[in-house]
Amino acid sequence: MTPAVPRVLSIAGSDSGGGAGVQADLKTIAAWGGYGMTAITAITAQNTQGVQAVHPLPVDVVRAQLDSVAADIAVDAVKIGMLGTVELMRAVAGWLEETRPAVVVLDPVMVASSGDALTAVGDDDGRAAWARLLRVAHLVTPNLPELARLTGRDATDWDAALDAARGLAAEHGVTVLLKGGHLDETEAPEAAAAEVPDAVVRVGGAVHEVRGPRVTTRASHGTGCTLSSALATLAGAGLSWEDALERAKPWLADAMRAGEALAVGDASRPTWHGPVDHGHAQRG
Ligand SMILES: Nc1ncnc2c1ncn2[C@@H]1O[C@H](COP(=O)(O)OP(=O)(O)OP(=O)(O)O)[C@@H](O)[C@H]1O
Ligand SMILES: Cc1ncc(COP(=O)(O)O)c(N)n1
Repeated sequence: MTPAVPRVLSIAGSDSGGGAGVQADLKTIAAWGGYGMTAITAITAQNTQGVQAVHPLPVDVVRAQLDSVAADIAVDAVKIGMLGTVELMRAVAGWLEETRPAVVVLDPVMVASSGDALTAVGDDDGRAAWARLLRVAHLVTPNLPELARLTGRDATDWDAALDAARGLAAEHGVTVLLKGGHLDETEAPEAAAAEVPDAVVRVGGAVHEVRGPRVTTRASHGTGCTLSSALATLAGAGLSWEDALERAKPWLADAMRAGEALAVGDASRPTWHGPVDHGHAQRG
C-alpha cells in the first residue's frame, strides 16, 4: 500500500551551511510532504564559499544509525548522498543488501560544486564499492562528470552522455537519471542553450527526457541533493521515476530562482554558491 506520508531516510553528509547534504534533504522531503530521517555519514564544515573541513564518521556509528531506524521505523524510500570513504560505501551497501528497501536513490556525490572532494573514487576498491551500491540502487542520479567517472566513457555532450547512461543502466541493472546541469561547462557556449535537459534512462534503453529553462544564478549549491531527495519522496509516495521528474524539475527551477532572495552567505564574493530555496512553494 502506498503511504500517505512517505518515510524517507537520507544517508548523507551534514552541510553546516544548510544548503546541501542532509539539511537540504530534510527540507526537501518536508516540502514534498514526506517524513524525513537521517543516517549521517560525515560532518562537513561548509558554507556558501566552500568546504573548510570534512570528518567522516566511524563505520559503527553510521551502522548504528541505520540499525536504529530499521529496528523501529518502516522506510518507504532511501536517498544516498555523500558517503565520504570506501569503508562507509561498503557499510551502506551491506546494510542495503540486508534490508532491501523498496526505493533506493543513489546520488553518486564525488565533488562539491565548490570543487572540494567529498568521496573517494579512483582506485579499484572505490570502483568495486560503487558497483556494489549501483547493484542495490533503483535509481542513480549522476551529473555529467560523475557519469564519466562511473563509466570511464566520454560524457561531454548530451548524446554521448545518453549513450554512457544506457551503458551504465545495462551494466548494473539500475535506472539512470541523467542530469544536464553541467552541459554549459562542456559544450560550446552557443550549444549550452536556454534549456537544461534531464533524462530517465531505463535498463532497456528507453529515454524519458524533461527539459526546463536554464536559470542564470549562482544559487545552485545543493541542487543535486535537492533533486534526488525530491525524487525519493515522490517515488516513496508511489510515482514512477518519469512522473517524479516531471514534477520535481520545474519545482527545482523555481527553488533556484528564489535562492538569491534568501540572502544566505556573502554573495559579493566570487566564491559564493548560495543555496536554493527549498521552502519557496510554502512561502508562495
Ligand atoms: N542553470 C540551471 N537552470 C535550471 N536547472 C538547473 C541548472 N543547473 C542545474 N539544474 C538542474 O539541477 C539538477 C542538478 O543538476 P546538475 O547537473 O547540476 O547536478 P549536480 O552537479 O549533481 O548538482 P550540484 O550543483 O548540487 O552539484 C538537475 O535537475 C538540473 O537540470
Ligand atoms: C554534505 C554534502 N553533501 C553533498 C554536497 C554536494 O552538493 P553540491 O554539489 O551542490 O555542493 C555537499 N556540498 N555537501
